[in-house]
Amino acid sequence: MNKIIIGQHYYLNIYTKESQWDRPDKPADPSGNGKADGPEEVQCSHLLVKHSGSRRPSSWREENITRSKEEALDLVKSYREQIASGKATFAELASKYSDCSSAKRGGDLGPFSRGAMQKPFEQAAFALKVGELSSPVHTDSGIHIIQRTA
Ligand SMILES: N=C(N)NCCC[C@H](NC(=O)[C@@H]1CCC/C1=C\[C@H](COP(=O)(O)O)NC(=O)[C@@H](N)Cc1ccccc1)C(N)=O
Repeated sequence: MNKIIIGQHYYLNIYTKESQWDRPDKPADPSGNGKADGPEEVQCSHLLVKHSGSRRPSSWREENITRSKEEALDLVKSYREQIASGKATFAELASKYSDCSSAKRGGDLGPFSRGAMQKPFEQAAFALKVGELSSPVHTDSGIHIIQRTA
């Protein structure tokens, strides 16, 4: 399918939404996954532990967060261990300990595409398979564990 624009023909791949001037040399791939850069959108839950260096060292849990970055990392590692070993579920720990308002939803952030979250968070989230748990991820907000749910 092509459109006429300023007297020029160009070609639009209706699946990947990519356009090009040159006539395509093969039919478009209907699955639209001709792009190799992974999913357009993911859904994740996260557990955020803030520390004194966080951009906003305050949360629903604690008005003034003073723990050190090292203490925050130790906490995140212990939560990750409890989840990975099945001692607790992600939602149980996120709802109790996450310094993000998403704690009220068991850590669920809903679906998001690239460009919404801070880069380190986005990179980690889009690299996860569904169900997978991230290693500790550092952003300006603090230290996160991320679980991809969709
Ligand atoms: N769904 C979106 N697009 N909401 C905007 C995200 C903004 C984005 N946030 C982050 O990158 C980090 C990683 C995940 C949460 C988060 C930070 C903070 C906590 O850190 P703080 O800002 O105190 O430093 N929580 C949030 O933003 C919450 N609204 C996330 C949320 C809560 C409930 C339901 C949905 C989403 C950013 N570009 O700063």
